[in-house]
Amino acid sequence: MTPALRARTEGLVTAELTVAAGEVVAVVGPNGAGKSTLLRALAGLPGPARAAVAIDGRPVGHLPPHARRVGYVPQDGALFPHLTAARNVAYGLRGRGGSRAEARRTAHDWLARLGLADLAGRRPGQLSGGQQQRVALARALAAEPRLLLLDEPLAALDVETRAAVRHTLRSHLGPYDGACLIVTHDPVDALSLAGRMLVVEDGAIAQDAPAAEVTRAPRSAWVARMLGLNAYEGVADGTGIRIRDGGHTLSTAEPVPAGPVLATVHPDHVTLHRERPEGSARNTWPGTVAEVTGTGTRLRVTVRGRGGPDVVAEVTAAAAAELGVGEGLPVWVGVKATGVGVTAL
Ligand SMILES: Nc1ncnc2c1ncn2[C@@H]1O[C@H](COP(=O)(O)OP(=O)(O)OP(=O)(O)O)[C@@H](O)[C@H]1O
Repeated sequence: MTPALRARTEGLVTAELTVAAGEVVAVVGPNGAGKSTLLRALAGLPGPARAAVAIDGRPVGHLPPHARRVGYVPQDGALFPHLTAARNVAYGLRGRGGSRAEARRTAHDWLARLGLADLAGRRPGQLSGGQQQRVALARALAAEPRLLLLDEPLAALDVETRAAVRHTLRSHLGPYDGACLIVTHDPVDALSLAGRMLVVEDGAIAQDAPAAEVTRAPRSAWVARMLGLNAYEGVADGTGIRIRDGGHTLSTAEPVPAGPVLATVHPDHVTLHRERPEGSARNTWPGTVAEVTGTGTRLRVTVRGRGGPDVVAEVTAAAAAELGVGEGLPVWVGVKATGVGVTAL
């Protein structure tokens, strides 16, 4: 089947990308990695990268952005402040032909679908951040794009609005049959909205795989940490892994073929102790508690390692209370060899 999107970019971001119709791809990566640049290049907007793009098999490089059937929602939504919500959405229909009355009807229809029927006459300044975001989404979707590009659509929202807009987005992306790319920094957004993750680092694709595979075997320390794991780049030497930063060694349960690797440790697999632990943990080292975060029944404890790497442990509130965990507390860290995940790089 013809993919909805086939693209090759050059310049600040070099990437080759094929996205199937109906596929939602989360674009993740550190600040400044080139995620927005990638989206802008795909949309045909000016920037430090250019893209050769085919949509539904048809090259669109010669077409201006509005004629490409691309819906692009930048980080700030970019609504026109002097136009009402309805006219903002109708504006997105420009270039599709049809009468103004039709455009108005379609705009109202989309605003209603996104729960904004009553607010159609308001200007962006009279709407909350979440409402503005939904108007921007309505404007993009109303034009029935074959490629939908969303740059951090939920980033500016507070936690509650975020959950509501995420839900709206999910319900509209489900039946959407074009290609969709969503830039996000949030693992919840990435995993709940997208089936595939594109990890961008330093202007190149570090990993492009189903989300489940990226969570199971992340290929970059950045994405592993985004997913909440401890991550260490290093070199396997047959018996263990020598970590690049600090030169410490982690023992693994199985011998790992020699070569560069990414070692990951789930915070659940890290135990904290007052004394050096006896028993089954093959990896033990001392450290000092640097930070305690989280609330409720589980806490995340960051330990600065001495003789071993820095590590985050997730412990129950009860265990934390028993240890007397607090910043500055000297502790021993334990990680079983079976708790060390390894991805060859
Ligand atoms: N027009 C431009 N000319 C030259 N460099 C640019 C231009 N626009 C952006 N950059 C630089 O390109 C790099 C990538 O920027 P980009 O906004 O694509 O990153 P990003 O991954 O989206 O980051 P963030 O997560 O912070 O939004 C940055 O270092 C940025 O300063």
